[in-house]
Amino acid sequence: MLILKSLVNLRQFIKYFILLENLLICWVDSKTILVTGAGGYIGSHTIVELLNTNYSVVALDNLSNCYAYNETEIPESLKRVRSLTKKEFIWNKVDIRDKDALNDIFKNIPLMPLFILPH
Ligand SMILES: O=c1ccn([C@@H]2O[C@H](COP(=O)(O)OP(=O)(O)O[C@H]3O[C@H](CO)[C@H](O)[C@H](O)[C@H]3O)[C@@H](O)[C@H]2O)c(=O)[nH]1
Repeated sequence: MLILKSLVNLRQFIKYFILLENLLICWVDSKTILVTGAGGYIGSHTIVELLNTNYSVVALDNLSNCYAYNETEIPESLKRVRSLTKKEFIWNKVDIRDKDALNDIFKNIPLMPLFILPH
C-alpha cells in the first residue's frame, strides 16, 4: 500500500525513468531523498525534478566524473541546479564506499531509499 501511494506521488518522476528504461524507486516514509552520482547527468536532472516536486534532497558525489573548481566546492552542475530551481539541498562530497561517512549522513537525516538500476 505504501509503495502504491509513493508510486502515485512520484508519478511524473517515475515516467521520466521508465522512458530511460531504468528501474527506479521503492518506498516513501519521508520527504528526503538521497541521490548518489548527484553531479552527473542523471543525478543532476533527477534533483531538479525532485526539488520541483518539493522533495528535500541529499546530494552525494565523489567528483570522479563531474567538475568542481576544487574539492571543497559544490560541482558546477549542482550550482546550475540551484540557480534553475532556486531551492537548496544538502551537498556532500563523499564516496559511497566510505561507510563511516555514510553513517554520519544517515545519523542526521531521515532518508527514503532510491534505487536506480541500469537496464
Ligand atoms: O564511484 C563513483 C562513480 C561516479 N560518481 C559520480 O557519478 C556521476 C555519474 O555521472 P555521469 O554523467 O558520468 O553518468 P550518468 O549515468 O549520470 O549519465 C550518463 O548516462 C546517461 C544515460 O544513461 C547519458 O548518456 C549521459 O550523457 C551520461 O553522462 C558523476 O558525477 C561521478 O562523479 C560517484 O560519485 N562515484
